[in-house]
Amino acid sequence: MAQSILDTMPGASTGALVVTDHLNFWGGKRVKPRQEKYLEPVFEPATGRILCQMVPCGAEEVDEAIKSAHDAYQKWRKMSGMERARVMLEAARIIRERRENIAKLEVINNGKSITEALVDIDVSWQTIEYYAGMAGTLAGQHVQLPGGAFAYTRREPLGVCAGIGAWNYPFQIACWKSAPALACGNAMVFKPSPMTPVTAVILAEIYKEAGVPDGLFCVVQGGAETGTLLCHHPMVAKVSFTGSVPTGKKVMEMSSKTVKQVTLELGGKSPLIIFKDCEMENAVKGALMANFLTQGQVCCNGTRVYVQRDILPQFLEEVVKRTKAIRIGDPLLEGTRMGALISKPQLNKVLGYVEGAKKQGARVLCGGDPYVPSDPKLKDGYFMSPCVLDNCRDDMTCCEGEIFGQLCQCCLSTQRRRSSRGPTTLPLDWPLESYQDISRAHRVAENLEAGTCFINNYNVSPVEVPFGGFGRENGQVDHRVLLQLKTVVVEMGDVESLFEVLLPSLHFCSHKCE
Ligand SMILES: NC(=O)c1ccc[n+]([C@@H]2O[C@H](COP(=O)([O-])OP(=O)(O)OC[C@H]3O[C@@H](n4cnc5c(N)ncnc54)[C@H](O)[C@@H]3O)[C@@H](O)[C@H]2O)c1
Ligand SMILES: C[N+](C)(C)CCCC=O
Repeated sequence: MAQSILDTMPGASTGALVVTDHLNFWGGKRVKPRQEKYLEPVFEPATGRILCQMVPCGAEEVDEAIKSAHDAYQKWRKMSGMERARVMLEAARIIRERRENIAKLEVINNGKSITEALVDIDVSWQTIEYYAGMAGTLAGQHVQLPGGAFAYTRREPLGVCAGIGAWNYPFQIACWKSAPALACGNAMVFKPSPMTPVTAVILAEIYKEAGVPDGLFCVVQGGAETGTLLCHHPMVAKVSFTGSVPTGKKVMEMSSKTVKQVTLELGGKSPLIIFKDCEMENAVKGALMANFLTQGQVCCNGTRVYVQRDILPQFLEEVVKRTKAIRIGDPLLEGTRMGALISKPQLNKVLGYVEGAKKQGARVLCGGDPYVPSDPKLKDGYFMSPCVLDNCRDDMTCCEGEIFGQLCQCCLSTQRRRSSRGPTTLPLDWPLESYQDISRAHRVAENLEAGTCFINNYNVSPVEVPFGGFGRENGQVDHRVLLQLKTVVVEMGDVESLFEVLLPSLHFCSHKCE
């Protein structure tokens, strides 16, 4: 079935695709929704057209998916790490082979440019490849005890993990969550955002084609209610969540009822600091990378840009020139560098922040308006011209919360918050543009309370390094929270019981001193 969508992709153009395939997946196949009462339209952001209908899964369907995942888990957990690795490497290979078609589908559902979507898909297969490499290395410990006794630890999977994703990196988030989970021997039931339901099921089909047991990676569609069902289900051992801080808090609370492990990847409001000894060309490029990827809808974007006074005019001139030159339009065209925001409400929200900032004294240096591309099929798309604001201060609403839009707020560095500490639930990612004084950059990085610091770059997150501000994904840390230790203590002699009649040679100390 999924092949049928992907097969239509080579010639895909914006405004032409309608997805009618079922979007749930468990038991090794796409599953028709039980009822079609609560359909939710899913839009193509570039045209505002309905792309498909999302039908949320109810309690019975979630239960069925989880049981199917649990059956698959019983087989998968018995396989050696190397056996699992082989299957995962095959999945990575298939994604690599189909990267262009998957990227096109992602663009049509999400609105980001094809240039960016291709990077996302490449990061996705690299993630699976990386964790495949790790699968064979997971090992326990052997501990020698007195009298020939010994203990060993086994690193065992947790069981069925639930993945709950956001809409800004739909396929990549599904891979970031599933790859380490599967490498460790777990199964996963994944719920994508109701706004981007289309590509997670492609991943499910690819895993199946690569050879995972039927049910190992399941997809259930839905919004808050379906997510709640996953968080409450007694057979789910762990919830890995990506989304907003308010939802993350609810996920943590619900999961605590059945004592599930939780990983939270949340939103934030990160700053970008530009020192006067920076290399201006790189500082400007870094600021664009920090603000405008995925139309600014990135959790770690450096939207509050603090620039030292001496270089502020030059920086603003350059950043405005480059921002004005960003090509906005049909996200499937190769030359496009900025597509459409995810939804009409999101567009209105971002435009509202621009208006609010103006009222509070910010100066719009460019952009911040709805944008209507010349192509008539894009006239109802959710486009906005990327915006640079000057004169921003920390007490302005636009500098406070996460906006999730292409809105770069420039402040004089003297406006920098006295304390760099933010709420600990937020990923605070501080890039430091300090080309010449690299020792200062490290000194500042050391003293910031942040999950990730970028020095002389922004928004680069290779799979080999941990990413996040509260929970962490990727690198050599993620898999540890997807495994549990079992300690096995082995006696090689007779049992010394406390309840026997005292014998002269009985010792209960840890050393058997003969
Ligand atoms: N840290 C990261 O790696 C990262 C990556 C991408 C996005 N984000 C964050 O995600 C947010 C944007 O995504 P969003 O608007 O989809 O976030 P959201 O919190 O609205 O939704 C995230 C997911 O949670 C589900 N959900 C909603 N209510 C739920 C509930 N009560 N119980 C269980 N699940 C529920 C949604 O259906 C969706 O799948 C931003 O704040 C962004 O910063 C973080
Ligand atoms: C790949 N990026 C650009 C670091 C984004 C990760 C996901 C955050 O929204």
